Amino acid sequence: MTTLPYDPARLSVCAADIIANTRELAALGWTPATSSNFSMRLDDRHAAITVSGRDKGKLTDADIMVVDFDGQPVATPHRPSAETLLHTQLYRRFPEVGCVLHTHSLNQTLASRLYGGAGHIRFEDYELIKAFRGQNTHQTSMDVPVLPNNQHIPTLAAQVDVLLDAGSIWGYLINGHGLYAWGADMAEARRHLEAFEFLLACELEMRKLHR
Ligand SMILES: CSCCC(=O)C(=O)COP(=O)(O)O
Ligand SMILES: [Zn+2]
Repeated sequence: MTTLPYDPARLSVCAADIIANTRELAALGWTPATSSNFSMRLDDRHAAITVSGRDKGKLTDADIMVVDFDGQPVATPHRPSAETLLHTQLYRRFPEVGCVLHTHSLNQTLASRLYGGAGHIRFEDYELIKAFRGQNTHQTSMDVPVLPNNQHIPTLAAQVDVLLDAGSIWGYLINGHGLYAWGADMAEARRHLEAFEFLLACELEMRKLHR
């Protein structure tokens, strides 16, 4: 009998959580055309992550696999998300990060294009800023970084590392691509993702109204 280097019971729990949440996000139209990827920390060396190219609205246990924090598949013939390194870099750096969610909603994609030149979007004077962990005091603004898109994920990951060095963030946009958001667990990552989505929608509407 082969011994797995991770806890299969924990994998089952995480897979169920990823599948249920991803189905809801797909129903909102945030994962079009097999885009988006999702992961959860299993332990201090492994994460459960979506298999590359799968329809995120129809995931089953067979669409969730294990990678180590170098992004390498563990005990599986499957190919992990093309963007695995953007997940594992967060688990490697921050022991408190337990879940990473990446979506391609219309608002996220449009906002990334409109603010890609500026390199960030500022959320100012929104009560919903308090949805982000650590920002429930008197803070009235926050900046969401917008990175240039890059097909070479190690290069993108290096740029994200620079952002992470610069200060505490709970997500970033990639120009013409989508949003990464994370948190201590699925519930917190989901809250952050929904707050980003709502605030981006507000900014897009405000631009229309002010035109
Ligand atoms: C068809 S979407 C292009 C790739 C992408 O941006 C994405 O989020 C999905 O990639 P994955 O390999 O995780 O399926
Ligand atoms: Zn993507």
